[in-house]
Amino acid sequence: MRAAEQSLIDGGETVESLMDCAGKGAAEWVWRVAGGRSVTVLCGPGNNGGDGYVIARELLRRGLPVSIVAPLEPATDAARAARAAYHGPFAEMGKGGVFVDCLFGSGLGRPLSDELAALVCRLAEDHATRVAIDLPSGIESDSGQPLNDGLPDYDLTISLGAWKYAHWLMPAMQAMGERRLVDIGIGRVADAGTMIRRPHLPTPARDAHKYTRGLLAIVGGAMPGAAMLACRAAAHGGAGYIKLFADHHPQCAPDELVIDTSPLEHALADRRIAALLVGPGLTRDDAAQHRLSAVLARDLPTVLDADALVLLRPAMLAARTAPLILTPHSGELAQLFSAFGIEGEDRIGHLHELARKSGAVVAAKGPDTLVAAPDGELRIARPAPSWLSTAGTGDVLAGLIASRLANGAAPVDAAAQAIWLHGEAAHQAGPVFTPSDLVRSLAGAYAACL
Ligand SMILES: NC(=O)C1=CN([C@@H]2O[C@H](COP(=O)(O)OP(=O)(O)OC[C@H]3O[C@@H](n4cnc5c(N)ncnc54)[C@H](O)[C@@H]3O)[C@@H](O)[C@H]2O)[C@H](O)CC1
Repeated sequence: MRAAEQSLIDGGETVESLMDCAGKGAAEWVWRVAGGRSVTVLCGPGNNGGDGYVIARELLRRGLPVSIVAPLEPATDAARAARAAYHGPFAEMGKGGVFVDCLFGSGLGRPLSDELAALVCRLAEDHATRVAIDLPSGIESDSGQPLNDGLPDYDLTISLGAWKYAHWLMPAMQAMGERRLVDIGIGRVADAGTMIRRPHLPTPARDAHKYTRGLLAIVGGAMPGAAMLACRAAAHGGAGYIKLFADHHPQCAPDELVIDTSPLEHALADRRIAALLVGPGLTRDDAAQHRLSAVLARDLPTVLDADALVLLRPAMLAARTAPLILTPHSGELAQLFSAFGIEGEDRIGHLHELARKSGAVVAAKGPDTLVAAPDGELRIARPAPSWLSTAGTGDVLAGLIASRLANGAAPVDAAAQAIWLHGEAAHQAGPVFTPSDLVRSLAGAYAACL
């Protein structure tokens, strides 16, 4: 982000002009939210505080009752200039309509002092609406971790120039309310993550057939229900042919599902298989270990989910060359970090390390889903409905990712496309859906991508 700002400054912009643009853009949002009510702006010492002076000046110019609380003197040239250009009232404390938090933004370097934390909390309590500029004060920009306990929740957070990781990571994300981005002319930030957007998914070609659209083999285990859910989801993910490799013919299989109960090595020898999925319902016994090893030895594009992630060890990947996708939830991710010797608290750094060490795309799923690729690419999902927090939705996602992979998508695209479809299907399924309801919504989600 700083490099992106610097490139604008090298191109003739000044910090002051960027701040002016950022502050005016943020003021437009505060103006709309205020609806004529009084506004209190809390200004800190850095450029986040500088934005606050610009916002206050702009709101004053538009006729709103504004006052500034400034517990610390400006410490940057741009913030000093912004303060000098503000000719409105200052106050020790504020009460009323809108609280605008410009105490600290991306430059936060340590926890707030007790006095500053108490001031932020008091101002948040004493105003009906709370708006954070760039980041809520006390939130660490890269990790999304609060550096203090008991920080307030906000109704709106206005990011300046570009999204920071904290805007899309838990726990920060849930305290930010609505999030909006103010454009100040910063383009794509090198080495930063990109947001997962609605994909464009192709309609099958006129001469398509089931094998050109991709044969996906899902390798089941001792618990048939999970693999069955993955199969049903995969059938809505674009692949042309879904097969289940199982020891027994399960009850209640959909008519269209082909089930191969021949010995696994024999089933896996089919040269038409485009991709494999193993993990849902696999369990963790010796038979499960054997099935996982047989799948990995086949060296085809593969998705590992659930128990396969718990059984995975780095040595099992040594001879592989084909694309691999891992889909851990937070518990499985912790086990993978341990298996791959990755220690510490830096979630994004460690995801990159896991992707690099395993050579796999890692789709780390949860309320803040991230996709990391071995080449360092990072994709960030917008939050999906929290109704997804129910058993079986992970099996649906695994089936979808594998289906996109079998259909020919590059691994990182397969993961991103499936994550978008999964979130969209959850929106369309409404509240309290079951995984089966979610599967039924997939056709509607897919239709939105044509
Ligand atoms: N994105 C853009 O292009 C623009 C963003 N702008 C805004 O600038 C801030 C970042 O500004 P910076 O001066 O680097 O950081 P802060 O304002 O967050 O404050 C840093 C300042 O505060 C001191 N400090 C840090 N933590 C603490 C603490 N816990 N207690 C006391 N003091 C602390 C630190 O030493 C510095 O002196 C960004 O978020 C945007 O809001 C600009 O408008 C330009 C365009």
